[in-house]
Amino acid sequence: MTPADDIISVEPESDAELAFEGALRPQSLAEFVGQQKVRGQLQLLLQAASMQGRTADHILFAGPPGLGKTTLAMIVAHESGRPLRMSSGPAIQHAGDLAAVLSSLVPGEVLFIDEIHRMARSAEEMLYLAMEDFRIDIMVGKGAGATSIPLDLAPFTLVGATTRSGMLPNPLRDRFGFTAHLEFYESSELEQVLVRAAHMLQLDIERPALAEIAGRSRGTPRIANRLLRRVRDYAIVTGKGAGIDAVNAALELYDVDELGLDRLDRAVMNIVLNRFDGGPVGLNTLAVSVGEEAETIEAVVEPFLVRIGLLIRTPRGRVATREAWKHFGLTKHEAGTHNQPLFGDEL
Ligand SMILES: Nc1ncnc2c1ncn2[C@@H]1O[C@H](COP(=O)(O)OP(=O)(O)OP(=O)(O)O)[C@@H](O)[C@H]1O
Repeated sequence: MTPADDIISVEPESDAELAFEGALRPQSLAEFVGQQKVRGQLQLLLQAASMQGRTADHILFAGPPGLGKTTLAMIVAHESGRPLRMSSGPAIQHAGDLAAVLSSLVPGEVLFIDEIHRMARSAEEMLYLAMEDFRIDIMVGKGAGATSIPLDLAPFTLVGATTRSGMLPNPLRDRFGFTAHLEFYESSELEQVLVRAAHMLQLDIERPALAEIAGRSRGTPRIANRLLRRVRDYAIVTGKGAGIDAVNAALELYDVDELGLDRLDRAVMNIVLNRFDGGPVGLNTLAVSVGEEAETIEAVVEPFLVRIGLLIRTPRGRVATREAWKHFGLTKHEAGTHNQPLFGDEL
């Protein structure tokens, strides 16, 4: 078993979770918790477009998974009273896939492309023209006889979401009128998200218990909601209610520590601290060592470890901070001495 097999993943884990997420999504900017700056910027952009009776500029949401990019895309459509079409980068593997979507948009429609950095290159090029001029060129035939037929599109607003904005080519990035970088949430904000979720789950849970869950949720609403459901399960099974003891016991069971680090976070830190004596360690070495994709380490694990001050990125690789040594109760080893692994011995 790799350490990644039983982590509390940051992606939706099941259809039931997807349905629950759907029910929990705030419908308006006013209901959306946190990201205050982005909310203000979006509000202005949407209001200006509505006052001028035009489609809003294209919008890019960038940031780690579970921070609300899809939710905000839905809010953009809802607040501007436009229909929403949802697609994703992996589903657009040929320019033809994109042409089919674009040519069927109704005027003013909001097109949401999740994981837009994973779209095929040929489709990206088609998208440049579509975003700028609401027009695409469709290639007909092959070789010397190939011709391109221009096709006018209905005006639309593209909303892209990406966990890796650095992977987007500049011409694509530049065509978004507004790019919002979503930040991890403060605990107090996650507590508000949890109050709403507990209400929807009809879960009678004490406020300090919610605060404890919020503090261990990696700054991420999706994780907060998921941990709440695990605490709910624990409360149901033990019949002892959902207090702070239930939170501590349930989260210990799921290997979520007091900083919110899960097994993959700890596996990464274990490699950096124990195997490389604090680093620097290259991303690919790190990924191979923990049996995960480099993309997952870079987009999901690292941003949080950097944000809480356990890891820094340097041109030579990832380096553990003094805080990291302290948190795990370790010391940089002298020649011939070794620290214990942070968990088990599967590494
Ligand atoms: N600001 C928020 N207020 C309340 N709930 C939120 C907020 N942001 C996210 N959520 C909830 O967290 C869950 C995940 O959000 P969402 O799917 O929008 O994240 P995402 O950034 O699109 O993730 P991914 O990159 O994996 O698609 C949803 O249930 C959503 O309702």
